[in-house]
Amino acid sequence: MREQKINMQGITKVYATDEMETHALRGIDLAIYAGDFVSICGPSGCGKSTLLSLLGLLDMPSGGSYQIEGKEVSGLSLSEAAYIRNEKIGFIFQSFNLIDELTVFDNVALPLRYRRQTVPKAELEARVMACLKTVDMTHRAGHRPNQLSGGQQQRIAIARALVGSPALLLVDEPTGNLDSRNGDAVMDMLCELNNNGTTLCMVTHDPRYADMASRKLHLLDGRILDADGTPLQQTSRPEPTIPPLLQVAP
Ligand SMILES: Nc1ncnc2c1ncn2[C@@H]1O[C@H](COP(=O)(O)OP(=O)(O)OP(=O)(O)O)[C@@H](O)[C@H]1O
Repeated sequence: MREQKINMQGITKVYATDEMETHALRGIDLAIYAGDFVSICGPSGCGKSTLLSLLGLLDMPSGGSYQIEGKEVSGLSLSEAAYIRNEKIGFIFQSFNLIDELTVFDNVALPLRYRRQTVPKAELEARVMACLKTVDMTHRAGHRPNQLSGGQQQRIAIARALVGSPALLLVDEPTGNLDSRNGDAVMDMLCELNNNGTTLCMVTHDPRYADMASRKLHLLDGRILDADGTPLQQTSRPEPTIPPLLQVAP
């Protein structure tokens, strides 16, 4: 049986301000197994980024249970969440998020340098260079990100996401800043990583890229829809009768 990497049960997220509450996620049940490639799509405002930020422990849910490799992580302190995030999650963002002051090598090495347990220098170098080889960028190890094209920068970002051998790679609109040729190349690379066993969860607006995943999830109004377009699971909370964005806190 394949190892369960991620298990969310009844996950909710409410953003509250003085004036109103927004129910961004309304009871998400989601299991991701080793080797899965899950794509998440849906209209603007349906909760894709919120779900990705909860999966990546960048934010905490308002309710429900979230386990990474069997460990409950909802409700962790910020520092514990940061530690688990660095150990278990790799991120690939639309905007690459590389640091121009650092070389390509040092950008890729960052997740290992923030480990609680120091990674020995020789191991760190070997892992960084192996990841740069995976994305065919070893010859650029000494360059700065701003000396590279967008497609090359995204390949460096992929290497950085891989270097910590994460349980899950979270990918947010990976081709959003790329032309179609570089976008296709990045997607081919992600598919190849998945074929080699990497577990991926990707948000995309592009139906062509969403179709490359082995499982496609559609979000609408904070819920996962099934293939017929109906909500996949029921939450214990009754349906709100007014649109979520108009709900006003008491
Ligand atoms: N920090 C926040 N404070 C208040 N409301 C928020 C916050 N972040 C998101 N929201 C609201 O939560 C809902 C879901 O937003 P989210 O960004 O997850 O949607 P999305 O599907 O990623 O949208 P897009 O495709 O436009 O990026 C939206 O109604 C949004 O306005």
